[in-house]
Amino acid sequence: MANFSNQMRLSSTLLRRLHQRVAAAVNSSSSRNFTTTEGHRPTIVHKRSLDILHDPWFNKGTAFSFTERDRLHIRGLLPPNVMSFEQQIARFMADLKRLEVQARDGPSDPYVLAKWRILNRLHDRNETLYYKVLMENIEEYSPIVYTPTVGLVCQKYSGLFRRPRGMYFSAEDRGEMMSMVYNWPADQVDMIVVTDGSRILGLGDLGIQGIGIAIGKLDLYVAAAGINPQRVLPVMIDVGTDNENLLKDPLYLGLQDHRLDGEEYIEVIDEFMEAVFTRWPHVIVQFEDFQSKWAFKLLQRYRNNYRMFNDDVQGTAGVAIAGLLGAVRAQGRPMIDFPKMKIVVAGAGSAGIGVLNAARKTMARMLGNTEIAFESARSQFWVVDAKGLITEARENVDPDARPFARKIKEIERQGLSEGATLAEVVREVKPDVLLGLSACGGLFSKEVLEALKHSTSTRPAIFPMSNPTRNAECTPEEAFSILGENIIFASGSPFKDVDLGNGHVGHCNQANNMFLFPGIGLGTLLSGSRIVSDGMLQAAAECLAAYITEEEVLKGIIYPSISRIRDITKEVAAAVVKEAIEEDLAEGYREMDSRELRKLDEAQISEFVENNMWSPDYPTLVYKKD
Ligand SMILES: NC(=O)c1ccc[n+]([C@@H]2O[C@H](COP(=O)([O-])OP(=O)(O)OC[C@H]3O[C@@H](n4cnc5c(N)ncnc54)[C@H](O)[C@@H]3O)[C@@H](O)[C@H]2O)c1
Ligand SMILES: O=C(O)C[C@H](O)C(=O)O
Ligand SMILES: [Mg+2]
Repeated sequence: MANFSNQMRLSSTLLRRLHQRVAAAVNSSSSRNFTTTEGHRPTIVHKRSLDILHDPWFNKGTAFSFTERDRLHIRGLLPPNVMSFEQQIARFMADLKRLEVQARDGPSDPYVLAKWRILNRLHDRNETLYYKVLMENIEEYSPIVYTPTVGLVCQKYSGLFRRPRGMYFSAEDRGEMMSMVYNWPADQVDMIVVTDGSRILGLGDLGIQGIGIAIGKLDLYVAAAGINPQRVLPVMIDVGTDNENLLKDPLYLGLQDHRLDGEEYIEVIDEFMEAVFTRWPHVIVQFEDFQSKWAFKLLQRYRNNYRMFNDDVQGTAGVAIAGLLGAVRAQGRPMIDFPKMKIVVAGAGSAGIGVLNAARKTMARMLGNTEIAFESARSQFWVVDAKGLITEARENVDPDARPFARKIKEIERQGLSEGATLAEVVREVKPDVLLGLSACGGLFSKEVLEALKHSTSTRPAIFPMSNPTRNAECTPEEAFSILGENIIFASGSPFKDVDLGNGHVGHCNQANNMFLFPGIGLGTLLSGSRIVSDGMLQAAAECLAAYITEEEVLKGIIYPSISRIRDITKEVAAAVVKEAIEEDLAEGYREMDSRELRKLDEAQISEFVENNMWSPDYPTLVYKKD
């Protein structure tokens, strides 16, 4: 009986669908052949929101008009630029042709883009299988779905875009965001990664195409931190672009206006924050790849009121601190010697300044955490930006960089002056560490690396941390060939170890914030802390630093291999939860309320974290009528 009624229901659904499709076909053929009003009769559909976008029969992709987007509850689920049918065809054809051109980035593999497409299609069809494949082959595929290939994907995103993923809030949506946010189908969202596309890796302003970076980061949240993929949300805030090529490109998917600035810009971001925290009060928002100009301001604006952090400023700082402490240990020195390190930093943007502030604070803490300690730690850093060495003689020095501007008398004694080149600074300072966050590929030239030969360190550390691969300040081959094997090398994008030709191998570490942000997010979620405190970030960095054994460090290994990312993320998350409890910030997660959390010992916190990490296994499915 039940079977029969099911069949009846099925056949009536089928009949209805058939009817709709015939009607749609009649409508479209009539609109092609006749100009009667008959041709404009609408097609009745029985679905809205993502269902309509996922139905290949009714989906128009980027061609949905704004009124249709409102009517069908899909506003915000598509990039804001409405494309004509002709433009859609041109975009598809341009992309197809592009496959014939070799990829210029990625781990020297001409097929990286093709691999990304295949993985992306799997992501669209079957998430469980996708994450299983990604996790089991994380070393091979993280460079495809994440840095460096994700950079190439962002550069070509208007052509690569097929199915929507994530949400788009644009300047055109002002006043609408609070309702739009309900167009997202999931009632629970744990993690949002948001970008405005203004500084994607070292590739500059990529406008709306930057959503690729938010998607890539969330892939790591699922694979490394075990955040349920149904509870992640990549977001692009499209306030325009200042990229002249994109402004002219007829196939670009974002708003073709210059970026909003000042109060207008802040109002858009404020509206977005209010909307997402109204619908999902417990969500954590990770800010990603905002240009420095806004990265710090937005962080200060929101960090005490919302569960948010900036990955480029705070995640990168923690990863760099862990690596710097590793570099001290690798010289056979105790960690407490860190405040004696001379550090030259090339790049004073959001990442560089984030690292400088955190390194200075860490040194000051080691020296007794006094005002004097904080002041004296300042003199361990020399900062070089696009205009050379930053000194107090510089006019209009960026306020965030000002604390690191060298005193003129001091540097004159060192034989340097305002605007000295990186090579001059390295030659005179003879630093223990040369760290690059300049987005300037090849900046650590032969001349600079030759100058580093005179470092007073027994094992100088070179950190070309800029992404993607072609923006790295130097390659490991260049570093090891000029400086020999007694160095520490750590780059932002992955490189292969170098065969030194004497039976030895030059180890390439990957100094990337991927070792921290998933654990910071997971730890914040599970602790239920209302904010991401400095202490929680510090605990994450210290946990990463302590993860590497003495034996590994002496071999030049200062970061774990990506194959251990799930394990390190679990540890980092546990350290973050522990710190949140100690700071009395932990409000608990689900049945584990704050009182229960406080009863847990270290091992139990680890177990609690592990038990709450999602794994890609197929669940049993049972049908239930609405
Ligand atoms: N490895 C990581 O985990 C990680 C994390 C964050 C950012 N990054 C990378 O760091 C880079 C910079 O990011 P950002 O947000 O700070 O960018 P940004 O644009 O805000 O800053 C770049 C800085 O580099 C300076 N610069 C440019 N050319 C230079 C030159 N020739 N010599 C010295 N300095 C120069 C600029 O003056 C500026 O201060 C990007 O490539 C990004 O991908 C890496
Ligand atoms: O995305 C990365 O690989 C690291 C970092 O967030 C960056 O902006 O370069
Ligand atoms: Mg980033």
